[in-house]
Amino acid sequence: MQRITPATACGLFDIAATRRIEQAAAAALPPHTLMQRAGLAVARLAMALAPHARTIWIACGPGNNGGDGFEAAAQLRHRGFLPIVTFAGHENRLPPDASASLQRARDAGVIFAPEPPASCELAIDALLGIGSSRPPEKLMADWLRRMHAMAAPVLSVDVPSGLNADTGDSSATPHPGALSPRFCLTFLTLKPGLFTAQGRDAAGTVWFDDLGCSGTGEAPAARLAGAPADAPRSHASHKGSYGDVAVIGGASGMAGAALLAGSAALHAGAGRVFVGLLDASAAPVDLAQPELMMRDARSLDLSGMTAVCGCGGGADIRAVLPRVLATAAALVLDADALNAIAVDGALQTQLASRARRGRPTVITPHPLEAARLLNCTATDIQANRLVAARQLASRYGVVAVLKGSGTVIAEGDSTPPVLNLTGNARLATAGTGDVLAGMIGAALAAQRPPFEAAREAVWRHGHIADTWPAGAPPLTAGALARQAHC
Ligand SMILES: NC(=O)C1=CN([C@@H]2O[C@H](COP(=O)(O)OP(=O)(O)OC[C@H]3O[C@@H](n4cnc5c(N)ncnc54)[C@H](OP(=O)(O)O)[C@@H]3O)[C@@H](O)[C@H]2O)[C@@H](O)CC1
Ligand SMILES: [K+]
Repeated sequence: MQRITPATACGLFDIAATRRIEQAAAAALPPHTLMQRAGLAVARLAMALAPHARTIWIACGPGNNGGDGFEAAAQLRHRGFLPIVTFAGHENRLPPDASASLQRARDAGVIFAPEPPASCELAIDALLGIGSSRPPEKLMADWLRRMHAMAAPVLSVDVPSGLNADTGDSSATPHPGALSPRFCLTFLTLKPGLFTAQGRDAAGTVWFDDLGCSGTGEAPAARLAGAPADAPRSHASHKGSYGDVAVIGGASGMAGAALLAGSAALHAGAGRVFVGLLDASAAPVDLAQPELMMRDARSLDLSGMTAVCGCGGGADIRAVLPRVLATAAALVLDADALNAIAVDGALQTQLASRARRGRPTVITPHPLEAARLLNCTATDIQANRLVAARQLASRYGVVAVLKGSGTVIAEGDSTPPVLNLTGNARLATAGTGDVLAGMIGAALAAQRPPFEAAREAVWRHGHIADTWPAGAPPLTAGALARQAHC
């Protein structure tokens, strides 16, 4: 059993691949073995989470996920615990594995109750797993609500009930104010839906058990890339070794966004950082960061530079985009640049032509910006973030960084997207997106391949938030930018 952390590097497999892996494993083992292993793993984690529990509530559903719950109940009872099982299903319609486990739970003397206990020290959600086919209703929905309203930890078996294991879309996510700390123990494969959209909040801390079935010929649907390696600088390097970044944005009243991106690029290690402001009346120097070289956005020669374009650009960014798209050696497009491109077919054609000319581009939309670029709604984007990121990447010939909980980094169709596990709600403050764009710009300027540049910067950006001291003042975008070297 393995705890998944931001340092974990491994493949993520969709439901179809997981089913094939399960079938192959089940065929090679004596009947009911996998479910017995799964139940034992649940019981072990339950005992670790609540070693002194007097009451453990196990809510079991109508399929094999419920079977894992019965099996865990039997194992816990054998170890002296008093699990109380509530069952939302029909005994005579259970699949064979689950039916055998129900019998084992009965034989072990597990208590079956019609109603959940009034309180417990641990709740185990074994209602629905990868067979969830519609939103939980009535009894199941009521039990899930009760579970998440308790202060006791919730341990989800395989997948939080109601969560789509492929996409992280969920109709049953506990509301943000829910009290219970959450854990999920998932089996055979790690599933992408646990790590993006509503998956992070619903699953909480994820544990993985391969049930002794390691190794698979299946292609991953996505992957966790783990922590980026440190890139030591050679002693004989100089500022030219790390490239030039030109931030282009900062229309009237929005210079701060461009300065934040510039600061982030600087602290992330760019050799030189120019800030081309669209506001002609802006101050000629940033006294707080005199290293930033202020220029008029229209005068910068971008042919040897990485441009970071869009931060605080407002509607004025439209006028400079044709030249930026045509001339920037490498490019990060954010915010208002993306909004301008979304409504302009000529700019879209220009963007797509960059890939053909061998000029790398990274785009960093949040879901609404992504929706504008794909001509759909933000709800559509969130319903399948992996697919959306891939579509953005292939339609525009770019590396797409789809921001949000479980940021997705995608390029083309040949490479599985990466899901990023760093970051937290501390990043939900103005300007953090500008900082990310600057960090990616610095990595591109240092000649990192665009996909690696994007995923490494995204990881580091989130890592700063994850390691921000608990008692420290709130993380601001300015402070985030100054930590961009981390
Ligand atoms: N076999 C093994 O050895 C192993 C199995 N494993 C475990 O099996 C799990 C997959 O089992 P599964 O395929 O039976 O699917 P599961 O998630 O239990 O649900 C299917 C049932 O729920 C029903 N249903 C669906 N949605 C519903 C709703 N909203 N409200 C009400 N009902 C709803 C659905 O009904 P239907 O849609 O057919 O009407 C069907 O009856 C997997 O996640 C893992 O935990 C692993 O431990 C490995 C070893
Ligand atoms: K579950």
